[in-house]
Amino acid sequence: MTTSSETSAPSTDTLYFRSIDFRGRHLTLAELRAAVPRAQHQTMADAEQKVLDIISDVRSRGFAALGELASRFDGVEQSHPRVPAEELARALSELDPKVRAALEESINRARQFAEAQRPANVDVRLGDGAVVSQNWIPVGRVGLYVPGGLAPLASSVIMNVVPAVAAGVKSIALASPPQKDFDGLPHPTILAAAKLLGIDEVYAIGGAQAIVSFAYGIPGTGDELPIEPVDVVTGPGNIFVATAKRLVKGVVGIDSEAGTTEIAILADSTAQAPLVAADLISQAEHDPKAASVLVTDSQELADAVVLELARQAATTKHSSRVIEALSGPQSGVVLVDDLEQGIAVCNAYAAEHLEIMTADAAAVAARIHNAGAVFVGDFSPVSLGDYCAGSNHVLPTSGTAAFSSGLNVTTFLRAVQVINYDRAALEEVSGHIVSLAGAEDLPGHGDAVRIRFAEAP
Ligand SMILES: NC(=O)c1ccc[n+]([C@@H]2O[C@H](COP(=O)([O-])OP(=O)(O)OC[C@H]3O[C@@H](n4cnc5c(N)ncnc54)[C@H](O)[C@@H]3O)[C@@H](O)[C@H]2O)c1
Ligand SMILES: N[C@H](CO)Cc1c[nH]c[nH+]1
Ligand SMILES: [Zn+2]
Repeated sequence: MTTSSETSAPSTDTLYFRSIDFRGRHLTLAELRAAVPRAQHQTMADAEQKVLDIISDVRSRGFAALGELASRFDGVEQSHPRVPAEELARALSELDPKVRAALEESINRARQFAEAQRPANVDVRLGDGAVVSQNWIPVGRVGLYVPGGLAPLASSVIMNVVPAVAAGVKSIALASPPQKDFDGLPHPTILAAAKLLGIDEVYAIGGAQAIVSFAYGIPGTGDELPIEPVDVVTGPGNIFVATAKRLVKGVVGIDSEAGTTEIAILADSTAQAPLVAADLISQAEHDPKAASVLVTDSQELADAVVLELARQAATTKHSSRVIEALSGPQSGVVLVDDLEQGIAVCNAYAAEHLEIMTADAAAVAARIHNAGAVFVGDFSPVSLGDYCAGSNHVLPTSGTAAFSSGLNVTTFLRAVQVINYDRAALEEVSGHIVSLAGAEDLPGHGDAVRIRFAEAP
């Protein structure tokens, strides 16, 4: 292998899986965060400028802008993005029975896990006549994004829709990029999955423009029905989708920045290089900007994985995309002194997916506190979680797993607190309220309590 070339198309000759050596170095958390492989800032700044332009264009020109963006980015001439009901029905009726069976199994597992996540309401009696409650209430309307640029991610329909339904959301809209090869509609397997789950409001809109359409709504024009704004936008996507979600957060709720895929694998000398390489490639396959990172204390394993990557990358279907992803600055092997340092690196990196392939993998996994999802041992690869584990594959990226969660039922719920005190219960704490209001120089707060107990004039 040689250093990646900028001019020729990626081949295994150009595969360069960089090596970052942390051995013998005692790095602080900030130093670790700065040193782990990451996408370059310039790429993110460029995407942000492009997305800001798309937001402003879609907000000012509505459907006209959507039509132009579909033409520019998806190569499709579109009159209106709403997918007709008969196309949804047709996609399901023409779905390959094997794919249907797989979708049904995935739905079945995802539903069981999602329904078990519903948090219970609580009522707490803090004294006679003093009750506070916390009620979990679904948001009214959601917009779900399903990627369809490089690959039609029909499984992402399930990952979005199942928790929304389990949360009790009443109005669900879904968007996915228009496809040149399918008359400008989203990919038929995506349409079929939506129909299977009972979703009938589906739009052929891709990228940042889909996120903006959901966040702000698109006004109707003449006989074009509007797209109503939503309360929460969820779903995975490329750098443009993730950037758009970050920029509209505050106008709407989002799940997390579920952007370009990442996999980190923490492995020791007991790990099998062919499995490690296959899993790194499985996620590199998503995007030339995907991140595949191996963290290991075994130089021997690192060397074996590099050889395996070259061998497997040469024959995998999306070889060129995989080689570009493995050779990017966001990918590589991090060599550490021992598992202690490896765990610290993984917690600093906060990968979307973290696989543990070490002796006593469950004990090591228990020490991970920053990751979108953790995959334990040789028989829990990320591909399992992508399709059929029951867990959700829409997960935070770019280090945001340190403070945000993968898509789950609570993404679509709000905890509303209800306060219900009677006269005697309020009177019991009224002196404290007056004292605290005085301490904060907000006597009006105290008066609002006192007036309830004052003698009538
Ligand atoms: N984190 C997660 O949970 C998760 C899950 C699944 C997939 N993913 C990621 O989702 C992504 C899917 O990406 P994709 O591209 O295949 O599909 P996508 O649907 O996310 O993006 C396609 C859209 O991107 C827009 N686009 C393309 N080039 C553009 C440009 N130069 N400027 C502005 N907009 C542009 C177009 O509108 C196009 O319709 C991958 O990066 C994959 O790794 C992440
Ligand atoms: N690995 C992706 C999450 O980053 C999810 C996915 C969908 N289909 C295949 N994979
Ligand atoms: Zn995947």
